[in-house]
Amino acid sequence: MSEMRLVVAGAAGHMGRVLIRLVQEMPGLKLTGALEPSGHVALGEDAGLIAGAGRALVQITSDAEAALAAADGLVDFTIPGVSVHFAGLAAKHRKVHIVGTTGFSPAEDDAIASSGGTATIVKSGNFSLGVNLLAALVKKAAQALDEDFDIEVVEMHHNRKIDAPSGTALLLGGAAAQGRKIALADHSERGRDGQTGARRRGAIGFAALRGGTVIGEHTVTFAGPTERISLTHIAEDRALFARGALKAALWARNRPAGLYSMADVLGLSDV
Ligand SMILES: NC(=O)C1=CN([C@@H]2O[C@H](COP(=O)(O)OP(=O)(O)OC[C@H]3O[C@@H](n4cnc5c(N)ncnc54)[C@H](OP(=O)(O)O)[C@@H]3O)[C@@H](O)[C@H]2O)C=CC1
Ligand SMILES: O=C(O)C1=N[C@H](C(=O)O)C[C@H](O)C1
Repeated sequence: MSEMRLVVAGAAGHMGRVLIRLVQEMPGLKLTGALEPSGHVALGEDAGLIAGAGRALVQITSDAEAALAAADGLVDFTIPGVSVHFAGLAAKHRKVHIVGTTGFSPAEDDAIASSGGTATIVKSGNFSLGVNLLAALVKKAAQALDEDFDIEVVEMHHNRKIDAPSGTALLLGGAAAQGRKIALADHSERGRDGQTGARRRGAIGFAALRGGTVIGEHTVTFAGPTERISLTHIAEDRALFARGALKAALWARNRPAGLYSMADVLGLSDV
């Protein structure tokens, strides 16, 4: 089969640079486009050189539609409004769209889901194997432990992160809610401060720490009467997420249009 032609959005960003390096290294993939918004300082630069890898002979452009039309798919770790726009373009051109961006509003989530009518979208708050396996374990634990066990999700990230709770924390909270057969939206407790009152029985709590250069740490704790179980994932390198996202792109190629998760890619959705 021919190489899959990929565009990387947010090419000069933290994830974008790692993705560009790995697209060049991974067999079966070819970098054909690299995007940053109009006015960005990196426009016109060689994407490979910006990534600190070899010259890619792909100039960073702001023309997303032209880049996507000439490719098989787009890998997108940017910001929510931009990802919604790109999902619309992927739908128009019937392409693969890998969405790593986090921090979507419910309306933005819905907009991306509807683009899955004609685009093949894989969207996940975390593209690592470890976190998706952890989510399956959290679901099982939540099934086994009743509401005597309070569920709390604690995450820590670098000081540049602009959304909270993290996409991963929400994914893990969602897995706990699934295990309990409840809707996360009706049971989540976020941003506690001041006279909060006692914890609601059956709530799923979230706490976010920010500081330094932490790549991503998540712990789900089941706190019961006189005992606690904690399940933790620590990401040590952004390449973990980038490799997962590129694996998802190859998986999505030639799949029917739809909205898929990383658990689908890893065969973990029924666990
Ligand atoms: N799902 C997962 O596994 C992971 C998800 N993430 C998520 O990915 C996102 C990005 O993270 P990170 O790389 O650290 O952030 P960065 O801010 O380093 O990178 C984002 C990049 O997107 C660019 N961008 C903004 N608008 C556009 C546009 N219209 N077209 C093209 N590019 C655009 C930004 O440009 P500018 O310089 O102008 O801001 C920036 O270069 C976050 O939401 C984060 O939570 C991160 C890691 C793993
Ligand atoms: O912003 C980040 O850096 C990360 N974002 C994702 C999230 O919101 O969970 C994934 C990872 O933890 C890194």
